Amino acid sequence: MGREYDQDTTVGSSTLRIRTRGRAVLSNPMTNRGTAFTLAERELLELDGLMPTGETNLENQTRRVYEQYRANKSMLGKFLTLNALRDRNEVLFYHLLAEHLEEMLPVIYTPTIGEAIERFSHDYNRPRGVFLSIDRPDKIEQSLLNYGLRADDVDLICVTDSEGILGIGDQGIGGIQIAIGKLSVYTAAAGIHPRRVIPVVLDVGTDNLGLLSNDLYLGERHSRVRGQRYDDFIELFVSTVTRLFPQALIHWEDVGTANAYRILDAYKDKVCTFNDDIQGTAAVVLAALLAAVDVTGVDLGEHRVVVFGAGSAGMGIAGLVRDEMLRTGSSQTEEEVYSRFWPIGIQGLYFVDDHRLHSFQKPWARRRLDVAGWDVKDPDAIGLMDVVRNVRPTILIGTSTKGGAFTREIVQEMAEHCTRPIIFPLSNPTSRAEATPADLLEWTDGRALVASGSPFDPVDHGGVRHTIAQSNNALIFPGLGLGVAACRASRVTEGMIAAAANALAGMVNTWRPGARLLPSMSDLRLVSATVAIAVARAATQEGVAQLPMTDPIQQVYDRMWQPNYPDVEAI
Ligand SMILES: NC(=O)c1ccc[n+]([C@@H]2O[C@H](COP(=O)([O-])OP(=O)(O)OC[C@H]3O[C@@H](n4cnc5c(N)ncnc54)[C@H](O)[C@@H]3O)[C@@H](O)[C@H]2O)c1
Ligand SMILES: O=C(O)C[C@H](O)C(=O)O
Ligand SMILES: [Mg+2]
Repeated sequence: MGREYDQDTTVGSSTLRIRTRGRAVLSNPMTNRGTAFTLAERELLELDGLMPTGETNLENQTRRVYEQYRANKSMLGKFLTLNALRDRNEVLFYHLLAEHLEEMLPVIYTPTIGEAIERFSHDYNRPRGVFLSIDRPDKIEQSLLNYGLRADDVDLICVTDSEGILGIGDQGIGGIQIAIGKLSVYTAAAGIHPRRVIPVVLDVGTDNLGLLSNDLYLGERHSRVRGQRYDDFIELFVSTVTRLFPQALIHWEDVGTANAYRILDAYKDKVCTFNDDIQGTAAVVLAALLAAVDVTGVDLGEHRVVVFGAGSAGMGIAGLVRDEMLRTGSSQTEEEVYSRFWPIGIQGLYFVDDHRLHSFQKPWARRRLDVAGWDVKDPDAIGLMDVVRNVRPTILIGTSTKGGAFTREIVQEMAEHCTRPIIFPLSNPTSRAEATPADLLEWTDGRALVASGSPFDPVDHGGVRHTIAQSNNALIFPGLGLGVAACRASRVTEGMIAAAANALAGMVNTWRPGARLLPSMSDLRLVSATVAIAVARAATQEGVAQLPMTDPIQQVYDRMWQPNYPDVEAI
């Protein structure tokens, strides 16, 4: 791969064969190792005199860059320092990250990534990834080829059209940062080789007037293109990617509600693809719910679920929970299971006669009959409080982007009729969380079972320390991608998603009061490997694995790239 060096990227560690000499070696982040080059290597690669004579090693370099990192006072400053490090020396960047994963995940990923996306056109420094414009569809193929990877060199393409970035909406060209951030997590968590991935932003314009009127904005300056032209662009992108990189998994991220399900439905049976917000989120949340339900001692099938913000993520969660209720529930019909869910959107509770609903939301909508006799403020917009008061839910999911929506009044109303209310404020970044875990525990006198989307500190209440699970799809997608790559799956099936959720659920232990409902982000490498093995096994069972998995544990492990300096050879 590459013209500057060769390396077999399909195995965890292999010799780096460097073709360049002198300063060119130092300016490529995959070949550069700075002062960790030995004196012999410096001579070989014509680096003598190009750096201080002292020789160091990866451990000491990591200490040095950690000091530099800590010198930043702001999260964004830390983000920019890490970005610059990655542009200099990719092994060192990932080694530092591996040593401080729990501390740095909130910097390279959620929530800081949200700020970096909003500031993209201001903080822009060096390009990374592929930028495709709807106004130049004829350039798709050449742009992807210009990235410099060959057909068999790509495991993953993370792509966004930036319409629904986290909970901060349309971010235009800045969305490239979420694709970069997710791919960094794939590498840090699952050892996907950093040179086997391509971040892509589909620039279809933006409806964000703040961006359109900003002189520094770097994307196309027109409103979002929709309809047939958008669909044709997506089709051209998918067909080009699958032709150029037949082994690549296409990961869709933060596509707007109107398109996320449509794209997934159009391609999931044709190519190897998944939508992280719909499927990755559903898997992680199901795992957290199973742990919470276990604590309540009430079977999952007996719970009543309110989904506040029933869009891509919310409906994805409902779908997987429904499947689990049907799979494990005693004798409930599909209709009975559906009747346990109460979806709410910006317009209030969903009703079948609401023309604003997308087709994926319609099966979940309620009949007017279901609310007959309810005492509500406005029958045309039945809000969360109305639903909580009348339904007495046991599970409350927040995927609404509305920070603070779970008020004390609502939470206490729920807690009045439920011993251990399960409440998951999942919206990101932190400012969009429907409630803070500290408030939820205080308002329920420590009874709430809480998981959040962004990271939160532990909460001490009534002598119990509650560690808060970060129910973020980062616990699923890296393992999913690794599992797909290890067995070279041709599709991502529902069975593979369910296997990922179950593997994660199997890693949770809630015997201690206040225990977190999911593994810690500091265990992300172990989690990802475990998820990957389960996914590869499920792919094999379902007949979509293209490589025989004779020893899944070893095969997955061998595939994981390690952030260490490989042997070098000058060629
Ligand atoms: N924790 C995770 O892993 C995870 C994963 C995916 C999404 N999310 C978060 O969930 C949120 C939604 O993401 P999405 O991709 O589903 O977006 P989306 O746009 O598809 O869905 C948002 C839904 O919320 C509803 N909504 C918006 N404002 C509302 C309001 N004021 N009151 C009630 N409902 C409202 C909308 O009607 C829509 O149905 C985001 O904040 C995102 O960060 C978290
Ligand atoms: O990106 C995240 O942190 C999770 C999720 O994909 C989201 O959109 O919020
Ligand atoms: Mg997302």
